[in-house]
Amino acid sequence: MSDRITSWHSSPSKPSYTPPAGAVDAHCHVFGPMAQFPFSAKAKYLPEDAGPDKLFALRDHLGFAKNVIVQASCHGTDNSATLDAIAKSGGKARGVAVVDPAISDEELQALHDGGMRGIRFNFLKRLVDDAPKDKFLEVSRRLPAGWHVVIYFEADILEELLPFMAAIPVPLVIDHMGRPDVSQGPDGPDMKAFRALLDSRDDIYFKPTCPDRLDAGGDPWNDFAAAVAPLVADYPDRCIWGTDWPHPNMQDNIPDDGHLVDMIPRIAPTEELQRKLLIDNPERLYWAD
Ligand SMILES: O=C(O)c1cc(C(=O)O)oc(=O)c1
Repeated sequence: MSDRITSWHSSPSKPSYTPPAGAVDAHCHVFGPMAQFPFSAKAKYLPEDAGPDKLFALRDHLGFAKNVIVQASCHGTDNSATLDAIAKSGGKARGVAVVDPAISDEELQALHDGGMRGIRFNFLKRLVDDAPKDKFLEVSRRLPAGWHVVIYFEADILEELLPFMAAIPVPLVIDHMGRPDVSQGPDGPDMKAFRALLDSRDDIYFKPTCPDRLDAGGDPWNDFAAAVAPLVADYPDRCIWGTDWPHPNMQDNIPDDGHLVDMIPRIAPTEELQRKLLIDNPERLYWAD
């Protein structure tokens, strides 16, 4: 792999919207720093360093109190960079790990002690070489108490994944709503299929995130707002929100993080919805203990 890429805004604007005190950015990542935490040999992109100092400065700039750091695919199953960032946060970050499914129970417990509260299964072919459902199911059956599974998939494989998701014995969190085509609107086939998934179990959460990835119309992402606001309104206890900083793979269409924060009141217009989305729901998943 050749040049390292920068996928984040160098000076994001200050959002107009002020998150409530205690708000959690519940989907973000760290990259490296590479000299200390090399990227995986299987990484599909090679980013510039985006370490904890930058992440915590952004957190403060945007008006958030805490982070949930999701292990990025470029670090493979070595969670050292994410654990380092959690350790440096002074209790203000928790994480989601990516593991080799053969991981031992002792190693899972060590991840718990380091602040992890879930594992991520990534089904995007452009990000990972394989996604062995049988092995994923096996490890999902022996997670530490209180953990959940985060799944990242695209809308076209939702149906195929239904039996797999139904068999997972812990709560599920779906990254970026399983990437629906938001141009179909709130009642389009992708949103209908996603609602059917949410209706199949009452412990499936979702992230109404990444307008920059999902709305080809671009900032201010009006299709995203129209398609997603009804979902948040109808499932207010099941959504958590995040910036997705440093926006892996978005180097050609880098979003302004301040504008991303300004999407929050458009998809969660009341104070009550905002409190659930930004505080109550992520606290339940990540800071229950
Ligand atoms: O769509 C993506 O490219 C993407 C990649 C990663 C990752 O590399 O972990 O995480 C995300 O949340 C989204």
